[in-house]
Amino acid sequence: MSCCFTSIWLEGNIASGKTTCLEYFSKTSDIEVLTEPVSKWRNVQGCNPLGLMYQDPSRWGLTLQTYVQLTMLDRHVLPMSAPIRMMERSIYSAKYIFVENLYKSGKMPEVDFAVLSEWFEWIIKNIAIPVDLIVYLQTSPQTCYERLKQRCREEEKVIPLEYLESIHNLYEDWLIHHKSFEVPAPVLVIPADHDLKKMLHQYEENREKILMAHC
Ligand SMILES: Nc1ncnc2c1ncn2[C@@H]1O[C@H](COP(=O)(O)OP(=O)(O)O)[C@@H](O)[C@H]1O
Ligand SMILES: Nc1ccn([C@H]2C[C@H](O)[C@@H](COP(=O)(O)O)O2)c(=O)n1
Repeated sequence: MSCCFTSIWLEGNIASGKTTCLEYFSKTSDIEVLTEPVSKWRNVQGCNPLGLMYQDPSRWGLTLQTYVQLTMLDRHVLPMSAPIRMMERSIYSAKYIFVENLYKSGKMPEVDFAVLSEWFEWIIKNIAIPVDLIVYLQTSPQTCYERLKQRCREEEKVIPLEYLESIHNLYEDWLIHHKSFEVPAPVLVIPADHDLKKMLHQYEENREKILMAHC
């Protein structure tokens, strides 16, 4: 990243509290927050690829993940409007966690995985995607399951605990155990099973580390 700008990715399981965390930091001047474009994934020209993927992952996984890849790339290349950018997830976790999960669980055909992989490799080779720090909200799958039910997003009602366990294991292998894929920046782990009050306290405790990521 250039000397004037800092780029931070906020990573974590589904319903781990990423949006809530970003909402908190969005009140800080000098920070620009980019949430995941979930509304686009639920409505592209009147179609709902997120809902279709949960109904029939083998048929619609490629469709959703192609669109996720495009919309995340669009986020990554947006010119920065503040010295610090905090962005929800990344094109890397889209590939290393969600595409990987579909493929490994047998729900994405090999040819779909190959096409997405070639696209991903081309993108990271040819387009600069800067990152200075990855903040990982580390939760238990059970916590996410409870928060997911509480949030009650229509498309996600079919998600079983086992799905969140798979996503959790892929995140842990990537960001904690360094067992799967390249990690493109240092990782700050924030335990995130706590209630909101304690989480806000932890965000304060980590504020300096996050804001000074580039130094
Ligand atoms: N620390 C917390 N304790 C309890 N509930 C939380 C906490 N953080 C977030 N939530 C709630 O859990 C749900 C998922 O949080 P959200 O921030 O949308 O997660 P994500 O963006 O990671 O999917 C929301 O209903 C939110 O209000
Ligand atoms: N590459 C991706 C990214 C996200 N999703 C799904 C998972 C959730 O249902 C939804 C948004 O995630 P959240 O911000 O709530 O953690 O999108 C996916 O399938 N593939």
